[in-house]
Amino acid sequence: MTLTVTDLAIARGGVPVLEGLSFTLAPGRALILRGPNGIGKTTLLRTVAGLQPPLAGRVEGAEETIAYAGHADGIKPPLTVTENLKFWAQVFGTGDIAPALKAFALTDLADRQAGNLSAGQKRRLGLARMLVTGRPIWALDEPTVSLDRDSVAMFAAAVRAHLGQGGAALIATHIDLGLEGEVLDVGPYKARPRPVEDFDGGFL
Ligand SMILES: Nc1ncnc2c1ncn2[C@@H]1O[C@H](COP(=O)(O)OP(=O)(O)OP(=O)(O)O)[C@@H](O)[C@H]1O
Repeated sequence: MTLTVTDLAIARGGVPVLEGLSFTLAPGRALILRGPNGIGKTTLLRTVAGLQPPLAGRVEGAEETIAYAGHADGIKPPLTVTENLKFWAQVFGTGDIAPALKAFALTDLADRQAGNLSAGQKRRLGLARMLVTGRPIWALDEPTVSLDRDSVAMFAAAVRAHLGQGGAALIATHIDLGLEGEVLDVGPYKARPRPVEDFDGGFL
């Protein structure tokens, strides 16, 4: 399933941030989102993932196909690592969590309470969640925050394997993950400021 974004305009907190964005993301491909802090990468990912509506334009091919990992890890602190992954496997109707544990070196931590993991371990668990969703398109927002160099390589390998199986990934990141993928700089799509409404003029 190809994700197709056409002439998209998006806003955060009622303020337009990006406009006129179009791109496609085909199976087996990665698209890296770049742009300065605050430009709207998170807002774009949230919109594509269906967490907020666009101001204008269309997102096609995203329904039931996207798994989103935002800044929060989405883990349940009182549950163990295994219980967290089983929870998500149940939510998404998938089964085996062993590949996710292995891909993110969580096997030795399987019985640990998630709330007691280190920041990087929590992040690995949050990313392992992507694997158990069984969804073909991963939308990832700054996925490498808190990860050490080995864990970044582990994550990149998981993405590569996902792409190799016909999956796709849309990734907002400031670092070079060493992935072969296209880069989309969203800077040029910054929304133009709207003219201030002529409030006083309405009374004249
Ligand atoms: N909850 C919110 N309410 C109102 N405005 C917000 C909210 N969250 C973010 N914004 C604003 O929306 C704009 C776009 O933010 P967004 O998080 O999408 O940027 P970003 O490109 O992902 O930034 P970064 O690289 O720092 O993660 C910014 O100006 C930001 O201050």
